[in-house]
Amino acid sequence: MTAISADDGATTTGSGNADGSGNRAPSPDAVLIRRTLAEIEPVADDVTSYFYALLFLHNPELREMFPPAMDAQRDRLFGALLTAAEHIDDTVTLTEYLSHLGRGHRKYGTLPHHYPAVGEALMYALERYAHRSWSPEVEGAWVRAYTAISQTMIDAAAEDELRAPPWWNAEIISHERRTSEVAVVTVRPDQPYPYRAGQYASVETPWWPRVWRYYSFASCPRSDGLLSFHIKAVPAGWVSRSLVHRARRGDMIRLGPPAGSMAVDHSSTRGLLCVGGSTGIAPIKALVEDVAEHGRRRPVEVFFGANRDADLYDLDSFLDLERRHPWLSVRPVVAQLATRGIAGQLPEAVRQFGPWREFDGYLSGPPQMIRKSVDALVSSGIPQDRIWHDFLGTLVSSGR
Ligand SMILES: NC(=O)C1=CN([C@@H]2O[C@H](COP(=O)(O)OP(=O)(O)OC[C@H]3O[C@@H](n4cnc5c(N)ncnc54)[C@H](O)[C@@H]3O)[C@@H](O)[C@H]2O)C=CC1
Repeated sequence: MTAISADDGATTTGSGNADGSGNRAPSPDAVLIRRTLAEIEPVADDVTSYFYALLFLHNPELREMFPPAMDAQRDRLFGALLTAAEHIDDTVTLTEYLSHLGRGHRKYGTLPHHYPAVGEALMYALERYAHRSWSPEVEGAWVRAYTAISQTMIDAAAEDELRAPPWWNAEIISHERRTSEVAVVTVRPDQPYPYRAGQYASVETPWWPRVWRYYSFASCPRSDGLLSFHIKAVPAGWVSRSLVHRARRGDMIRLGPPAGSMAVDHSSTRGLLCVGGSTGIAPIKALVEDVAEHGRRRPVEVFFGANRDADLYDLDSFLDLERRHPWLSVRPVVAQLATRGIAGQLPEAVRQFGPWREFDGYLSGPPQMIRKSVDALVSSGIPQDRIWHDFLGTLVSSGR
């Protein structure tokens, strides 16, 4: 599995080379597409605005599928298309990414006949802003890429329609403030919601219609069907601030389909080295519960990082799990003025306790932490292809 880091559901799991293109020479179409991308890069904002202006001018009926205020959404669809085109040679990763994107678009009400309208606006925007490199050959490369991209999305949506609703309504049945900025929110979906520990879902609140943000499930699937999320109110995070400061028991939210391929490999006998920073600890908790419930017993080492002691908002429940499971070891790591656990940054702490040759790595947290932790794990003996992570924080549009 390789990493494409883009937007709406482009959340990436696994590892491998960074651009997913392998070491092969790029195809002629990929060369032309990348030339266009290089030309529009310095004026990316203008291209994006022009793309949406054209799209809505010619197809006003599409406007209501996007949030009332476009700031948060602006880059998403357009950014996803450009990312996909850039990786057009990497069929396996691209198909996975686009299938997810296509399934995720069901919740917006996207239908197959909307795709040509988007393609048209895309071509006009590229032609206008990449006029130096634009030619019939370049246009041909983009048409072929967009046709392949849209068909993969349409096929995935059609297949998904046979087995799952476009979204789930879910009632908040508990809202627990753990710190001034972090809440643990538990919801009951209106119909069964199948997912695996380590996955995540997009969430929409009633206060910001059509603005969706991703959160990991903080527990493995439960017999009562309830789902938990750990939410941190980030500055300018419309959805996260609403979920932490405004949401109450009884409020209804909507959930998109589960996504992500970070998962415990139950056939492996290796240990799990789990590194979670702040609310990135949520999927780690689900993975630990998964091992406890289903897996064969093997060492699980958890490093839970926070900036301050007070931010270790879920440490007690991890320590409780540690008391019940002899195979589990939990170490808090605190960056500033630590009075408990290990003082310092997560990647250094993990390195210090290595080597980790007999372990698989699971990472979750802010992007910088993940990048440095990948380096720490690799230098501690875990090969790249046994390191799993989701780049929830690096989606093109920031804020959650
Ligand atoms: N809520 C959820 O379900 C999930 C959230 N996440 C991500 O978790 C992140 C939580 O972020 P914040 O609370 O802002 O993190 P934070 O600023 O509180 O830091 C969390 C941990 O990462 C370490 N860290 C931060 N920057 C670092 C750097 N440059 N080098 C080394 N270590 C570093 C900190 O020392 C701390 O241990 C967000 O990026 C979010 O997208 C990831 C998965 C699930």
